[in-house]
Amino acid sequence: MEIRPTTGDEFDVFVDTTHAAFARFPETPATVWSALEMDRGLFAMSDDGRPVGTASAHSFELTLPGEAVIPVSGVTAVGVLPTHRRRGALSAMMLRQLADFRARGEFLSVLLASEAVIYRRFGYGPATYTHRLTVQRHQAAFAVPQADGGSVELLRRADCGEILEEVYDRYRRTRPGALSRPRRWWTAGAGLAPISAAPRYIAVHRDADGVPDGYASYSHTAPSTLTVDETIAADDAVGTALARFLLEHDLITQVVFKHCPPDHPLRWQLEDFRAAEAADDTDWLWVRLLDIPRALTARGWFADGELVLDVDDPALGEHGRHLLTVRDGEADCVPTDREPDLSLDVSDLGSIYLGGTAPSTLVRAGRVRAHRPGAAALADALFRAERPPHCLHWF
Ligand SMILES: CC(=O)SCCNC(=O)CCNC(=O)[C@H](O)C(C)(C)COP(=O)(O)OP(=O)(O)OC[C@H]1O[C@@H](n2cnc3c(N)ncnc32)[C@H](O)[C@@H]1OP(=O)(O)O
Repeated sequence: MEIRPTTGDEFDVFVDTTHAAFARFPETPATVWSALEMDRGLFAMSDDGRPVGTASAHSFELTLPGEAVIPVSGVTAVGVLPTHRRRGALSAMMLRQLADFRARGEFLSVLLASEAVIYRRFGYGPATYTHRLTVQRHQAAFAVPQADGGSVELLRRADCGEILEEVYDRYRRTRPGALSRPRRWWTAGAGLAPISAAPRYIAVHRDADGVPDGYASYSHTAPSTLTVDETIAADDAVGTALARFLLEHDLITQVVFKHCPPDHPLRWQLEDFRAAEAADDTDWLWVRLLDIPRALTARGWFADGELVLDVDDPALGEHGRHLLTVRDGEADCVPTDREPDLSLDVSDLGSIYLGGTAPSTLVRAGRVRAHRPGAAALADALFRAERPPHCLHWF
């Protein structure tokens, strides 16, 4: 099956083929597709010269533990027509993409998976997690005092100018797992609210000097329910001030906070821990290492130690043994023939890389093999991030 890049004038065919692969008619707003970079698209072509599969990639920046910001390709729009499935079209496109990403000099790739059984075979592992918190207002008394000297202003989405973009950009540079939202996404309104121009109320938090340092994007959905698309906050005090604001709405019985990170403090701030119910706990960003030494030396580290990782990469037909040495927050990674501490698949290294999945969990699950007592605990201590990684960008 031939795989070839798309050209700028094939936008409509690309979108039409992807729609057919997902069995959707073009109800997806055109603005979502306007974020595509057509020079990064691929077609899988049938023998009679028709496009039967699509894949593309967005250019993002990803924040690693230690606030290192690196370029990554975000895989998207992957689909194969139902008439041409299980003949290797996806595999051919994925392998082509991985080679293209390396040729761009990138050492990491990311994606959001439609199904969790598709992408491990190509070396991707789930690396960040998200859940929804639903809070019953009548139980939502705070147990902690208000500790905020700022203010909240209520705006309509259409009146926000560049406030959201600026606040998001400052936030994402400090949060491991967060992706950039390129400027043209905001200007084109490409994506989900609040990037899109969809009608939303926006609670903008300002610090004591009036500078915006957080926002919450929300709408009134089911009867008596406020649904919050996302809360972006410079720090916990700002996040808490926005949560209080949302929970103080009259005529509302419950507030649904979408896209909460694993370390969301809200349940611990309420008198009634059970007032906030967690649901939809799911994987979000999947990570794929393309160059293990470069990836391991790029992130920040928060404990010292030495670990030998024996990593298998069946998709690329590669295998390597790496000595990772961390001293004072910096890592060195060199080939070694020393006995390994851990043996693992590159997809599992992707899962632990951002610090959101404990290596010991994967050892206990039987996915990662620990060769000596204490190896898993040392790996846990080494790979931990300053806080759990979180990504709420949809692409
Ligand atoms: C990042 C994103 O864009 S996520 C969106 C992914 N796209 C979708 O979910 C749209 C609907 N599905 C599809 O278009 C197709 O089924 C795809 C793209 C998932 C798979 O395309 P195909 O060309 O059929 O995959 P391909 O033939 O290369 O399969 C490779 C292997 O993956 C397996 N596989 C592929 N899709 C699936 C799946 N959905 N569930 C389980 N196994 C799968 C195949 O069985 C095959 O296994 P094998 O190597 O052991 O034989």
